[in-house]
Amino acid sequence: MVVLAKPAALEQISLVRSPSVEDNFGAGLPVVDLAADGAAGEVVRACERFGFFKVVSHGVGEGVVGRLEAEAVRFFASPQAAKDAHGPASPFGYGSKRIGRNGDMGWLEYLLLAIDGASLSRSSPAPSSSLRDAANKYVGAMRGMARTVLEMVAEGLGVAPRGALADMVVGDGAASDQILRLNHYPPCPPLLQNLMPNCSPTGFGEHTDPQLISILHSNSTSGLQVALHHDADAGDHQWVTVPPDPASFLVIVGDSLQVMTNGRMRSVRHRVVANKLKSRVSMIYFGGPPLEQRIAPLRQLLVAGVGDGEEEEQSRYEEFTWGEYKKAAYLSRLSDNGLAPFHRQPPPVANPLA
Ligand SMILES: C=C1C[C@]23C[C@@]1(O)CC[C@H]2[C@@]12CC[C@H](O)[C@@](C)(C(=O)O1)[C@H]2[C@@H]3C(=O)O
Ligand SMILES: O=C(O)CCC(=O)C(=O)O
Ligand SMILES: [Fe+2]
Repeated sequence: MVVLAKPAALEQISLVRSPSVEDNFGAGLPVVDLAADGAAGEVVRACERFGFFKVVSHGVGEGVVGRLEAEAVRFFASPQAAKDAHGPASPFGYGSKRIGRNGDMGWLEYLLLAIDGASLSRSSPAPSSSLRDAANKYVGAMRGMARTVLEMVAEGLGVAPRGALADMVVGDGAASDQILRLNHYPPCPPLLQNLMPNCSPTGFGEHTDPQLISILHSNSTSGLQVALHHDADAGDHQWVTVPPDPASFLVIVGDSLQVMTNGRMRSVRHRVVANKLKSRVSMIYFGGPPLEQRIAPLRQLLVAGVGDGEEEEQSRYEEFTWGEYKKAAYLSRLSDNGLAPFHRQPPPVANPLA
């Protein structure tokens, strides 16, 4: 990616207000120590309240992360023509500025890699064998963390078997739909800083992730913001900056997990604002189920606590498969609410005067 873009390219990337210091998470950032007693309850609480949390004591070796990050940096620093040889992303491969196929633009370049089972898919080749090897080790670690977290979600919600959710994403037999994404956000261009000191270009526009969970790692450059809901029903939210911490990971609830928990867990809207001075490099594992997987609330959640003669909780969503949802999501703009067309209308309230 050429860092000094022509003004024509800049005009297409929306400008957002730089976050002020008060918009930073203080001690309120949800953090879960995966090795601690009671971690499952903490995971559920964080997913219900915030839709994301920071993971510490994750057991992923520094070397596994450092090696893939070094490969990503090496790839993004290679000549433009070498990178373009792996693009344009459709959806897999190298992409620059264009996100998806529906007109979304961001101040970033990226590499999207398909995962087949426990390693990168041979059908979307990595740029080099060293990057592929590093990515395969990283994917193994992310699959392990996805299993731990999804098992904790099931345990914390009282759903059995423990692997009900994890098996959809990292089960042995399932042809699940996993993706690895490497993102590079160059610093905000000096031209823009001079013209508009209070603005930063959007690195990655606001969106929710469509899968069950995403696991994000970044270097020490800030930029990620999440939407915190004060009154979710009123759509009232505030953007808050998540401080970067290369020693940890962030787990993000996706739309599919929101539906499977009948809205108890919420897919969190997030975005990236390009940093003024430093490059941000992030690596995200997206855990989705097989295409034919039915995405519907887990039955045990609908009947939990229902007494004799009482009606079970109704699904808040129309039924769909992951394949159907993914197709709809990929036809939509980044900021669209992918779940909106699938929300069930509440049953009409009987008119007592009729
Ligand atoms: C604009 C788009 C990019 C995206 C596909 C979509 O049409 C809407 C969802 C986007 C998203 C967000 C999370 C992940 O980064 C991603 C790979 C995914 O599964 O859904 C991207 C898609 C993409 O960049 O192709
Ligand atoms: O790069 C980041 O920090 C976040 C990117 C993201 O949200 C995504 O790729 O879906
Ligand atoms: Fe995302």
